[in-house]
Amino acid sequence: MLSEEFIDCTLLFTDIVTFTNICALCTPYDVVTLLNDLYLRFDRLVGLHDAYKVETIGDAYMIVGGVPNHCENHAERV
Ligand SMILES: Nc1nc2c(ncn2[C@@H]2O[C@H](COP(=O)(O)OP(=O)(O)OP(=O)(O)O)[C@@H](O)[C@H]2O)c(=O)[nH]1
Ligand SMILES: [Mg+2]
Repeated sequence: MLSEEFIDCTLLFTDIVTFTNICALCTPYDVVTLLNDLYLRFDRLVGLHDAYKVETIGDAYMIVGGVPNHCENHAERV
């Protein structure tokens, strides 16, 4: 992807409250299943609303609207 400046877009970072404590009570398999189930749902919604998934960082999921395709209703999409 070519680099480009976007001055009008919407960013969303999600966060699971007390993720560290939840992990301490679960097996590694449970943690992976939890994140996989949640992020698959987010992926589906991102596709449905034509937003753009940037990345997941531990318990955070980063979404942007209005990138890479400019649009007026990026906040609404996110
Ligand atoms: N793999 C990976 N995990 C990360 C990363 N950053 C955070 N985490 C995970 O996220 C946890 C910390 O998330 P936070 O949201 O800061 O803390 P929390 O325990 O969820 O507490 P609150 O969100 O403040 O309620 C860590 O225990 C890691 O498991 C990262 O860069 N890579
Ligand atoms: Mg958290």
